Amino acid sequence: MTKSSSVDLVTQTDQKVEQLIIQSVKEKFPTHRFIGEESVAAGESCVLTDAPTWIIDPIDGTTNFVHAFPFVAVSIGFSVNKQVEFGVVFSCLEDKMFTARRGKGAFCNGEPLQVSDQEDIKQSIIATEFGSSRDPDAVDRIFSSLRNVLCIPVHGVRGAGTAAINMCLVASGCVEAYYEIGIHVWDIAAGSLIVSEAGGVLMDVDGGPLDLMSRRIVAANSRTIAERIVREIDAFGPPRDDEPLRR
Ligand SMILES: O=P(O)(O)OC(CO)CO
Ligand SMILES: [Mg+2]
Ligand SMILES: [Mg+2]
Repeated sequence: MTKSSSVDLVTQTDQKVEQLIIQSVKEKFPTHRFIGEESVAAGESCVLTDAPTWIIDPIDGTTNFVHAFPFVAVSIGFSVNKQVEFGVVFSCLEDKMFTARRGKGAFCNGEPLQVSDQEDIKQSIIATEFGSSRDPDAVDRIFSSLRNVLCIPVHGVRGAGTAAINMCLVASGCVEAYYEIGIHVWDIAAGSLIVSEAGGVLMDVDGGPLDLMSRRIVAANSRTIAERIVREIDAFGPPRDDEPLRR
């Protein structure tokens, strides 16, 4: 089925996985709150409060899933006081479980993760996505940013088709940075902690602090690389996740 547009897909599997996660967590933590992608699509509110909150993307990479393009993930972040305390990204087909706890490091299948130490953007690979907006102005800005980044020049630009896996690639040191405008809090909550606990940095595409609800992110191995990317981004601001008139 489709949601906000003909390219914004959802399957029964997305809905079933989200129900499974929420039901099982609720049994143990009945007072906790949830922000789940498919619950929000069904009309639940999407406001991040100070309360303990599970932020869930049941399938990150649904378009990949529908087309059997082999990168999909389950992403679960847990926040208290609007700060992510732990995050888990399971890259299902790679069978890789990425985990991070604030102050305790980031891991893949139990092995510690460390971002790349490359500080030269010209020796870097950058991850990004085209997103699901087909608004011509947004697409023009996405292409403008992509052109700017490519022509720095960088070694390459890649995208796995899932924000969560792109962020785990930053944490693993495979790419130096990932940036995107148009993602949602459930795409990045877990990944943001995995990147920072692997030694990376997070910021808004304008160089300010990351705002999980703003639908914009730069995640990089270092401040140097992140700020270099920021200079090339043709920024725009989609409606925030906590914007009441979002849908
Ligand atoms: O497949 P999903 O969960 O819609 O997420 C997309 C971005 O919104 C890929 O990261
Ligand atoms: Mg997603
Ligand atoms: Mg999803």
